[in-house]
Amino acid sequence: MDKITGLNILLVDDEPHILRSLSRALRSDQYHIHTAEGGPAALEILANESIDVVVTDKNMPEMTGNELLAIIAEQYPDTIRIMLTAFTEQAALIDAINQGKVWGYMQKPWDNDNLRITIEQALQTKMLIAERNMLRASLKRYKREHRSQFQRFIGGSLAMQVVYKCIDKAAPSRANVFITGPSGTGKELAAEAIHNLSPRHNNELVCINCAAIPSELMESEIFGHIKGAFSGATNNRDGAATLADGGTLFLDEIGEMDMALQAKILRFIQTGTFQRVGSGKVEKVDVRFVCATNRNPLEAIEQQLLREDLFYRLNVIAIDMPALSDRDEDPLQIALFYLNKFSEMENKLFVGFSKRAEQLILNYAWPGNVRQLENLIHSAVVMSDGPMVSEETLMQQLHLKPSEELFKPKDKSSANAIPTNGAAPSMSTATPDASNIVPLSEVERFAIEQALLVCDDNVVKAAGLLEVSPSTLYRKIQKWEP
Ligand SMILES: Nc1ncnc2c1ncn2[C@@H]1O[C@H](COP(=O)(O)OP(=O)(O)OP(=O)(O)O)[C@@H](O)[C@H]1O
Repeated sequence: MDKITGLNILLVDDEPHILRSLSRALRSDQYHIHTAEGGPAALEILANESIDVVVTDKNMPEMTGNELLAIIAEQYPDTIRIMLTAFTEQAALIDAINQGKVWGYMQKPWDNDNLRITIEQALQTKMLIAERNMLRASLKRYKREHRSQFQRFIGGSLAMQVVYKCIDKAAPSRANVFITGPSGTGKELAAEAIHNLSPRHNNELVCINCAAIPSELMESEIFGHIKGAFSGATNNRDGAATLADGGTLFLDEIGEMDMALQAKILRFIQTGTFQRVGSGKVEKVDVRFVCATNRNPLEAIEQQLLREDLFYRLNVIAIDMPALSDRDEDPLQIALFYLNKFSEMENKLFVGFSKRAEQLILNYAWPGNVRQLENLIHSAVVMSDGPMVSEETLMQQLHLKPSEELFKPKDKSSANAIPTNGAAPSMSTATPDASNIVPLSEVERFAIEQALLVCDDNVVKAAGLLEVSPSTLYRKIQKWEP
């Protein structure tokens, strides 16, 4: 362990020559030595200095060492207290130790090496106790911050903690958000959470699914039209841009939008202005944009499905939704949530899953992600009688052949448990630019939190994984304290 330096030691004795020789014995760069010729003088120093260790004689005329240490124990409980005693005073000393007033003692005449070792050990102990307390407080706070539900999301996995933090940070700002991730991972839910947590939440969140609307109708859907703009336009109609004024416009599957319309959207984002189909009038609105795609945006740009300039306009904050199979125990948590929901909806009684059904839910790859899991639980509730959902029901619904692999307990330290790509807040497929660079301190904290979780809060093991010493890890965690 490192040598402790810069510490204050207070020596108390009514005999000046003892104080002098104690001071000489302890003189080093490590300590600042203070001396007091009695209890009252010692208390005065304690009131003005932050003293780490007090070494006091036992028999002093104005105040005994026991009395002084009792006051120090009461007023400065973190100060290490050491008593100097004669060999004949053992009974009084044991009494003081039992009452918790002293950490250790030295017999007179003392041995200088022993004195230094006693003080060094006392200080090391004090440091360890302080570190342990700090660490406990940090872990408590860390667990408090760990959320198993967030807005309409269910799931406490590390991968989702990153998403929750990112949404927390993005929501209050005006910045556009680009959400990526496979189908059914909750991109729309993320858009909804961003809107709900934003100052715009009292206005509309308007969702447009660019894949679901024929391209010839899309412009009118977004910008609205005037009567007679095209055959069938029998009335003036507001588009999403007008409805989302003061709120949020969510463009889902942006990669499916016609390229010519993407150019108009880009102009709309840049200027906040647009024209309804068939109208020459320019209208201005205040809209925040959130977009999503389950394509890789860079590949979509290469395939000329997504305009590069539009992507960079929208990709101010990037959120990458993890596949369900990358979310530790979330599949089971989500399955239980939907089991409750659909039991109630279908008026049936289900209390849970068989052990093997639970294992199956945790092991299955979920290519359709949360949507697939949600649908599976709904059909399981409809098709079976309860009160437990069996593995056979799930296998049947999933068209799976029996395989023992599906029922094996999952290894907690598997790649699924920790995203090994160093994923930290807003680290994603997004092309790096200044806005999605994460401060180094956050990346470091994220890595530490992952390691602690994987190691069940065992700091020594976590330090091993992180390839730092446990004391380095303790120090870093302490720094998180406000
Ligand atoms: N973490 C979650 N907890 C509970 N339900 C979730 C979660 N994530 C998604 N869902 C549910 O899964 C379904 C699919 O979610 P959503 O539509 O947001 O996914 P998506 O990524 O936008 O899908 P797509 O790419 O196909 O549009 C919805 O019913 C949603 O409520």
